[in-house]
Amino acid sequence: MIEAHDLTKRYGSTTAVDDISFTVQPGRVTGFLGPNGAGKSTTMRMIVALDRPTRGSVTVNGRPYAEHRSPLTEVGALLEAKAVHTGRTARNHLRAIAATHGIGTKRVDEVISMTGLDSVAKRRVGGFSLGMGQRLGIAVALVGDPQTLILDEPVNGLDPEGVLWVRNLVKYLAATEGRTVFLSSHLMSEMAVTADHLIVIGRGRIIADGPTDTVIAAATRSTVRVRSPQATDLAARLASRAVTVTPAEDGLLEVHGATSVEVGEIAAASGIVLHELTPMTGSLEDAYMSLTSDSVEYHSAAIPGETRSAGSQATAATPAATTPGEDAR
Ligand SMILES: Nc1ncnc2c1ncn2[C@@H]1O[C@H](COP(=O)(O)OP(=O)(O)OP(=O)(O)O)[C@@H](O)[C@H]1O
Repeated sequence: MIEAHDLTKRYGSTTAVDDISFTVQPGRVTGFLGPNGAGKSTTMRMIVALDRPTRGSVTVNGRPYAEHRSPLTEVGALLEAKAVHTGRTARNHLRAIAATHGIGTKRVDEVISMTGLDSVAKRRVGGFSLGMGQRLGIAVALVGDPQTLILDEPVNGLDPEGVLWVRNLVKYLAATEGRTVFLSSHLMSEMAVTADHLIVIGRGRIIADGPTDTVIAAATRSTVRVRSPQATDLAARLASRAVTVTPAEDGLLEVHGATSVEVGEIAAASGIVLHELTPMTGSLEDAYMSLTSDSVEYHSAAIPGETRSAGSQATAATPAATTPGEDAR
């Protein structure tokens, strides 16, 4: 578990991290999102004592990182998004790190296999591609078999197979093995299917902290698509309930202000036949754009005709889950 209290980091006149408090729980993947310069890497560096907080504190598994007798077996971190430039082979690089922490070569061979580096383990790291370097960085993070993992942009530079591998690996480490996984990424579509929980940061401050579904639902407009051969009748009944009904194509209505459960029940109570009942929520990209619109430091120029978000998507027919005390802020 990672616990940050009033964490602040200033570099001269720049406040990179501004009085944030959060908890990263074990057993789930927590995504860390925010625009460029929001303070993600600085926060991650402070967790592993590579940067000293100006104010506040952060602990990993109950203690400050530096107070752990064997930090590498408590927390593994991937913080550099590039390959380690060294003349050592990947296996020797891992063995050297393992040796300084009393970790045996058996574990080195295990992580080489786990990260798909078997065929290149005897190659010099200096010649690694970005993707191979990322895999090696993840192998370094895993070598101490730590309870907590911190991965800054782990899918950066990976091909689609590698991206899928990281997704499945972190889900397995969190859900099956109960580890704490804290990872950042700018790939919203990937984060949406990987993270159970999100912490969104902008200009050093927390903008949202909650289960992924809740964060998305709170920051986007939910709609229900309902198709019926009695659409006119249904629209009239829904309109009397203070919901907004927009007729789309023939027989299709888009309903705002009511859940799919409510729409279904209103239809059933009136004996109206439904051919489709689909709850639609915005995407994580929509939610992210809306949440961070005031926090983006580096704005890009709009491209004529550009659509800035991916639009709504169908969701499972259950309302977004909420966890007490974890409402999106
Ligand atoms: N060593 C440093 N010295 C001075 N300023 C720094 C230093 N490290 C980070 N900063 C500044 O702190 C702010 C937060 O940077 P940080 O790298 O933590 O953001 P980030 O969210 O990780 O961004 P990105 O998504 O671009 O990686 C930025 O304004 C950055 O310029």
